[in-house]
Amino acid sequence: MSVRFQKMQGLGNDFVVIDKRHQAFSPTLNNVSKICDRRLGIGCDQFVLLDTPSLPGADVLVRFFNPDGSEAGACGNASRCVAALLGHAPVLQTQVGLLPSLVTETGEIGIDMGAPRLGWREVPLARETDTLVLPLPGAPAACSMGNPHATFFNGIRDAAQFGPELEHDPLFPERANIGFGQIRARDNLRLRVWERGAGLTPACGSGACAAVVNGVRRNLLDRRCIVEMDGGSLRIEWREDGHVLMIGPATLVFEGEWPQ
Ligand SMILES: N[C@H](CCC[C@H](N)C(=O)O)C(=O)O
Repeated sequence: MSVRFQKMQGLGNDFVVIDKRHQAFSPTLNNVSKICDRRLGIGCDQFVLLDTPSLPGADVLVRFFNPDGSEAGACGNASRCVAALLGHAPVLQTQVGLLPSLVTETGEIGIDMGAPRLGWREVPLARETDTLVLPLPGAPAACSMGNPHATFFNGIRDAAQFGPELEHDPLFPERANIGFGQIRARDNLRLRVWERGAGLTPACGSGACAAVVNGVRRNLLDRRCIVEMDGGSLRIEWREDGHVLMIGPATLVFEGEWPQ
């Protein structure tokens, strides 16, 4: 018995979405990693499962899985894709709570990604640490957008070389997404992200949000910032109310049937 899926992408960060509200599907390490596999399966950076929400005000429950089967608490580009797929500016329920969405006049999708978590236990880190300057070479800053992010601000070239080791550094008990940023102006950041459980991706929405938060905290960036990644740019604003607004494109690539 097959299950229907949508293949979507946001700035080249791509996803397979299965809505289990209307069909039977249970995510396992085996089927998630197979679906994500670009040779043996459909191929994507993350698998996204839609389910019936439990919180009042939510239109859909959204869960994000990396190709290694690990579950992520946030996924910005995928959140925009789900909002675009459902239409009518839905409210997404994720591990971090309710994420309202919006559609701009130009048809881009905005997601209120909520407030970043700045404490060492919230990232999380393995021991009490100033999250503004981690005790690692290059002195990154760290925060959580519902998933752990460390951001360096000394160039993007090292992403593929140093990403794998940093992802698994003992300072990160749940591993971490590693952002490598180059400040172009106070409102413009060039960024590459080595994603936890997925590797180097063309763009990372939660990583862009985390990088702006960490850059503002370091007084390197303004609260409104364009984040330019290999796959394209996102508009990020860390609002005075504490929430981070992320705006960018989201595209349905194709639909299909996955033979379970
Ligand atoms: N591509 C996603 C990030 C996935 C994060 C995942 N790799 C994790 O384990 O946190 C984004 O656009 O935010």
